[in-house]
Amino acid sequence: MSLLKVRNLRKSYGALKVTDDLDLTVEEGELHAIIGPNGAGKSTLIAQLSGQAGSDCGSVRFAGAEMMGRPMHARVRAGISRSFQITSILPNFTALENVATAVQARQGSSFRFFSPVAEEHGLNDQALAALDRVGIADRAFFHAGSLSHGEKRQLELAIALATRPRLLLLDEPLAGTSGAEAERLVEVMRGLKGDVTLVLIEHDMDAVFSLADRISVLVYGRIVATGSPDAIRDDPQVRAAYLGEEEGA
Ligand SMILES: Nc1ncnc2c1ncn2[C@@H]1O[C@H](COP(=O)(O)OP(=O)(O)OP(=O)(O)O)[C@@H](O)[C@H]1O
Repeated sequence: MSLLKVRNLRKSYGALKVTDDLDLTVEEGELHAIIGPNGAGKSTLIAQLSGQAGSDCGSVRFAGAEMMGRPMHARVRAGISRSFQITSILPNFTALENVATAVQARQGSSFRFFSPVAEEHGLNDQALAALDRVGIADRAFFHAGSLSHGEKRQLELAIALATRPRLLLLDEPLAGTSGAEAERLVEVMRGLKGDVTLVLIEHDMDAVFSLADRISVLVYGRIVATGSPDAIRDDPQVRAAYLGEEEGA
């Protein structure tokens, strides 16, 4: 079943059409990567899907329900979550507090039937489970500011996962990492596959081609090709528009 169906999505900044009649279908359970040259509109698309940025027109249907016009917190409740950049991590709070705070902020009043103590336990349990999921449960009581860059990236993932999304949008989760840190994050994402549907934007092509079930190529605000990693690698239009440019870089 298609979990996400985007049709004719548009967004302009002045005269610049950043998302231009974009169509995208994401199947339940898949890891769907979106690649494209710098400035193609990838981050803007993630912001539009999460509700962080508005759209001029089009349709975003998630699990059969129309998301257009719904704010970010309503989309989180519906099951769409996105990762946030390290800048949103609170350095003087522990990793656990960072995740618990994010859960509380995004779930809003959904804990209102619980007592404050039960609420705190519920939040902490949920936060610990998310930290465990990304492999940094042993850092739960460390200040977030003291974590390594890679661990901060894992913490971002935990924050996004803690709301138990059905669709997780990841915007460059490997940015600024290399070597063992990048490999660890790739394995964390591999471990999430199947449990949560993932839309991944990532410049690291080795990671994209090893992780993705399907890849869509975004050029000037439009999806020009969608297919398996092998099909995308062999697509002449894609090679010309994107991969060729990478190889030549
Ligand atoms: N808030 C904004 N106001 C005006 N223009 C913007 C804004 N945000 C993005 N843009 C422009 O929209 C275009 C697409 O930007 P976007 O960041 O979505 O691309 P991207 O594919 O994620 O790029 P990159 O791979 O370099 O991160 C760029 O030309 C960018 O300058």
